[in-house]
Amino acid sequence: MAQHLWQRLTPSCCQQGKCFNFSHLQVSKGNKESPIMTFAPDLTERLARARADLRMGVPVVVCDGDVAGLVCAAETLTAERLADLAGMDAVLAITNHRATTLKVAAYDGDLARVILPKSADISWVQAMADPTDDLRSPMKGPFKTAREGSAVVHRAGIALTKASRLLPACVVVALEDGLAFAAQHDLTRLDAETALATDFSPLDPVISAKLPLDVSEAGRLHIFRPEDGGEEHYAVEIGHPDRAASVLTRLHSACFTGDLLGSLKCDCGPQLRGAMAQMGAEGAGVLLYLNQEGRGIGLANKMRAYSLQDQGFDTVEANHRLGFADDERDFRIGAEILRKLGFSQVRLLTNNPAKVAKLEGSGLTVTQRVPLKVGENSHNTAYLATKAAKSGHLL
Ligand SMILES: Nc1nc2c(ncn2[C@@H]2O[C@H](COP(=O)(O)OP(=O)(O)OP(=O)(O)O)[C@@H](O)[C@H]2O)c(=O)[nH]1
Ligand SMILES: [Zn+2]
Repeated sequence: MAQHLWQRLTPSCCQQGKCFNFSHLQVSKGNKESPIMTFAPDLTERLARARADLRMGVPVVVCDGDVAGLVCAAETLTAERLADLAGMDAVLAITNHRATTLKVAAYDGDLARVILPKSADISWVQAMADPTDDLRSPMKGPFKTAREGSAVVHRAGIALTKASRLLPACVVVALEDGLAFAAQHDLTRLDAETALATDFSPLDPVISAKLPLDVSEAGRLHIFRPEDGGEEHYAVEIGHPDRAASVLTRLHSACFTGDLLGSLKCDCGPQLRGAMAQMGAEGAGVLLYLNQEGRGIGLANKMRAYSLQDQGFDTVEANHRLGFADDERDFRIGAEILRKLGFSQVRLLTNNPAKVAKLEGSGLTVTQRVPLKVGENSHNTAYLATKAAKSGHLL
């Protein structure tokens, strides 16, 4: 018997009226005459949509129980949209790292909610978020910060801006009815819990094909795609590694400037080529090319960090002045790809003990750390020394 369209498109849990899945909720609220179908985005899809909206400068509505806020990324907020917020109580949420630089008290621990002064215009918002001109024209306080009420929506806003690879700062305005506001202005709405979830998004293998390389003719490239709409990551398999043995492995974080342009500011390019050459010489290995540019802050923010380094700050100070932690990468991605490829033990090419610890924390066995010391030059000596002094890298 032909199924009614509602039945074909509605999860069976919802058809039975037993569904507690938020992503199916709209379906179960629909009725057979006017069903709202599963075409509606689920939580993960809403999250991806929120990231894309913020990158374009479109605000999103974030809800935490009865509390709701309109979240605008500071970096992409326009003067027109800021003008529309006039008369509403707006705060600028910044991370504790950025707050320290601006000498703002971070009463919420990991963040501060700076009350927008009446005179605040778009250049004030951008200068608070972006440290590029901190030295030339320091931001003048005193800054008033919010201490009462919940900071959950603000924390979620900062997490969203980071995930969007924008500066980690957002303007937030409290809303009485987040649902109605989102519907009225056609804005993406999501729960703070979803934005703050640290769950790992599953990665799906997309395709793999032979790729003869100069280091080994027996090369193969695998593409993995995260289900949360994030960036794809790649695995280069060299030779025919024995899945039962410990494989020579490199977790390489993308560095457009070093890997592609031959930048002398870091050691990434020589490390990439050195690791592949070693795998080719041994006849087997796996190089993961993880799209976590700039230790997870994205290329634009890395270049902001470079511009701060031009002003005399080191690589860690630059990240902090921007509002980021030293390292924003998630190494569970690497562990997951290795597992999907059938590897459980690795000999890891790295000088970074934190990488070893994080991989082991994700359930892989690191049987050996293999040092990878190549590419030091007069431009990156100080950078490598800072990583050794502040980030625990082994010289
Ligand atoms: N934010 C930021 N990222 C940088 C900077 N220089 C290089 N990177 C990024 O750092 C990542 C490479 O990290 P490294 O710390 O060199 O290496 P590691 O992967 O932690 O350790 P190794 O395995 O020993 O190489 C790449 O994503 C680069 O784009 C910088 O000054 N600031
Ligand atoms: Zn680099």
